[in-house]
Amino acid sequence: MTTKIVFLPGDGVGPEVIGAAEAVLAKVSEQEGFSYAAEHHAFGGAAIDSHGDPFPTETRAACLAADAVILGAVGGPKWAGGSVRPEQGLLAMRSELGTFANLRPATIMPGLEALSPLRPERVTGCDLLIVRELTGGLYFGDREEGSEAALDTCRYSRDEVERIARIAFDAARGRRGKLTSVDKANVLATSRLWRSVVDDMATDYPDVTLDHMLVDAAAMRLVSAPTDFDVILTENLFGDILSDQASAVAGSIGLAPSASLGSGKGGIFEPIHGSAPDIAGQGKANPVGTILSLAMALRHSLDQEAAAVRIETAVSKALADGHGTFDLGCSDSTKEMTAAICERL
Ligand SMILES: NC(=O)C1=CN([C@@H]2O[C@H](COP(=O)(O)OP(=O)(O)OC[C@H]3O[C@@H](n4cnc5c(N)ncnc54)[C@H](O)[C@@H]3O)[C@@H](O)[C@H]2O)C=CC1
Ligand SMILES: CC(C)CC(=O)C(=O)O
Ligand SMILES: [Mg+2]
Repeated sequence: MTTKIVFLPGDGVGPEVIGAAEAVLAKVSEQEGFSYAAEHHAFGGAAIDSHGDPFPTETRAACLAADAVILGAVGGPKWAGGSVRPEQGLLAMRSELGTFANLRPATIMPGLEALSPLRPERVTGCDLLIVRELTGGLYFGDREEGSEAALDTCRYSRDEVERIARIAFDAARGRRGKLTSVDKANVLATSRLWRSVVDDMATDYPDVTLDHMLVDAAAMRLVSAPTDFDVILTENLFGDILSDQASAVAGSIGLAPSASLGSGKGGIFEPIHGSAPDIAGQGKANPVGTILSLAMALRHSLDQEAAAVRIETAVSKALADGHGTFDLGCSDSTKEMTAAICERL
């Protein structure tokens, strides 16, 4: 059966970085000798404009049938005040595809230590993985909207915590064997449930060293001692915030990829950044986060480990050779950076 890849360019810099990933996929598939069928569908603000819906029925059907979904980004000022927002489409997609596990690595690539806002010796060796719960918590709780008062609710069940914690324990087992579960158990009931479920599961993983950290202290530790972390397990909102922070520690948000996985084989693969309206249309967005997200798709959903490694190696080489976009203090355009990576595949 032909591998089916759905591209959702979305808004802002989304189409620019998706174009980069497509160029890399075209070349790497030729080199590794596999074929695929690519589809493009409307999503986010662009889909509100074309269909009046950020996650149209035909996009939903294509995503449900896909082996992997590669997403650019959604959102922007044009839709921010509207009654339907692009970000609602993203949340609906994550929920309907059941992608509860969001993997967000933050690794300092060789030669990029000096780009971190931290001192190079502090960031050298930083190699951490944030395992973020993606379909529960505050982003999915009941909401009441009002001009005088508003309400967002946070709910987690034991099952939801167990399934994401299992992913994190397994990931730690395959890495350096250290798991830090991040919560706010000194205040939140959901965090106290989270902590007790994770503690219960620790007995199944005697080879993993587990510690718990409050999210405010974790934010501090992430900048004062990022190399202390191996795998960070946390809930939806905390993971969203900490992963942007970790990406800056590792050089730039433009470099950071993610994989959103569920119980099946497919997944959603997207850079962690948003639509970057401040630089959209200028051809200067960093494509690396999206290209590395493609590598994660090839590894996790498409059974193409060799192609994933080929891409990761080419990205490393391009950066080590001094290529980079403006956010890395370099002058390559999105297209030039993509070409530099393609040449090194
Ligand atoms: N997964 C998604 O689709 C996400 C969508 N958003 C949406 O994106 C819109 C803009 O949000 P912001 O808070 O501005 O976050 P953002 O991540 O789009 O941008 C934050 C900063 O990072 C820079 N940046 C982002 N991507 C970059 C890249 N590839 N290369 C170089 N620099 C890059 C931007 O120029 C900006 O200065 C909002 O509507 C937000 O809701 C935000 C995060 C994730
Ligand atoms: C746009 C939000 C719904 C999500 C977000 O910021 C993220 O997943 O990084
Ligand atoms: Mg985010």
